[in-house]
Amino acid sequence: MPLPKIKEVRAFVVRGGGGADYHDQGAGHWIDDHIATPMAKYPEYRQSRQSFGINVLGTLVVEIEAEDGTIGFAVTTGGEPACYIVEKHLARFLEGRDPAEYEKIWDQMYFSTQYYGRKGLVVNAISGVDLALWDLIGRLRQEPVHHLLGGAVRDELQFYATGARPDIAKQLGFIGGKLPLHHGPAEGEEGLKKNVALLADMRARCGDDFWLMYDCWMALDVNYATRLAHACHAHGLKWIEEAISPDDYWGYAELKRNVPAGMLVTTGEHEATRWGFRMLLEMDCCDIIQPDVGWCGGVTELLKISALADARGKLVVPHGSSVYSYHFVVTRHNSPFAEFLMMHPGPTEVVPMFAPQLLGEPVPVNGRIRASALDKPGFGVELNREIPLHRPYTH
Ligand SMILES: C[C@H](O)[C@H](O)CC(=O)C(=O)O
Ligand SMILES: [Mg+2]
Repeated sequence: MPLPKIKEVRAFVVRGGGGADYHDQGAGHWIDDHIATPMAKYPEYRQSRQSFGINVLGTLVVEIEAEDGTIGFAVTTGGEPACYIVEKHLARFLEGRDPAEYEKIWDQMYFSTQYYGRKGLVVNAISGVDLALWDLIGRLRQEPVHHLLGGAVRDELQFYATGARPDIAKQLGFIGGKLPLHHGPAEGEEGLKKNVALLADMRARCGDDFWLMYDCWMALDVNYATRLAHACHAHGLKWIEEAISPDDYWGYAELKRNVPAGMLVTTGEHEATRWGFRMLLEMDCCDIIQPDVGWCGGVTELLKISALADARGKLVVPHGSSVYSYHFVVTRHNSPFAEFLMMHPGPTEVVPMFAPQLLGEPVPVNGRIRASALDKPGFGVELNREIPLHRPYTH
């Protein structure tokens, strides 16, 4: 049964905090409190990621309307520049087409932009369109996206929490806590000792059986990361995440050889497409890949990335992206748990990850979400139309 054709693609920017642009938070939020970054070698950019422009783009909302008036939508990052790409370039590959042609549409979006795209902003924009297309297909077929991906392989999702308080995450029922690393190489041996001391403190608060991880947000070099990994081994660090530049595949391969036996190396949230992940996998850069479904090329591309990982016995644990990753994770055997990014400033409470943009977003209770909570058409969430949606370009 053919689906109604696509009538119009629209792209909006949302400014002013929260949601997909999760780094755009007010003062005092844990996510912007002296976190190690590649810019921390400059003292003036060390305390706040917003100081070097982490929140400069804003959120991208893509809407795709079918001829029968059904609207699919998705939220990711990319803001106004991504709106331009969606409206002026990508929309032509959707309008007038059958929404079920997502493979051909993805291929045309990717290869038509390849001369200026391949990663980063352009693939953010492609991901936003792809997710809105899957949402539209689900709404038109009255099926949740996870059905379209093959159906749930387990009854519930279980989560680890990312935030500054793994001890509270444990009380809230999560299976683990991922801390942001605070000090990078520019803060020397003293900074390294502080990093280890924080982990030791959290280990003492959480007990031995709780997973603890460090997210290094691309801030380190191989030598520092190796020394950090060995120093943290005594405190049961489960994995070291995104320790070095995402371009340094050779460095990741070396780090993976260097870390203590049993410690995992993870990365990939700033990687994109099957070709980028093929490099990580074939060069044996890591144990777990962490694509962000809103940045890596969308669900269409994540399926290919995941198959590559599966064939090599690697896990895929997407970077926290709310319902956009939940519908995928629940359908894959090699995605046994998911990330929940704690967006409460403390973070002492579970709050929706993509607030205020999404309505009806499921959140973990006792560190879990039942698969049945995802049983609504599309991605099962609504766009909050109370927030200011600005459409800077049309076509
Ligand atoms: C906490 C990290 O620095 C970053 O903000 C989020 C992230 O990389 C992750 O959730 O993973
Ligand atoms: Mg990370």
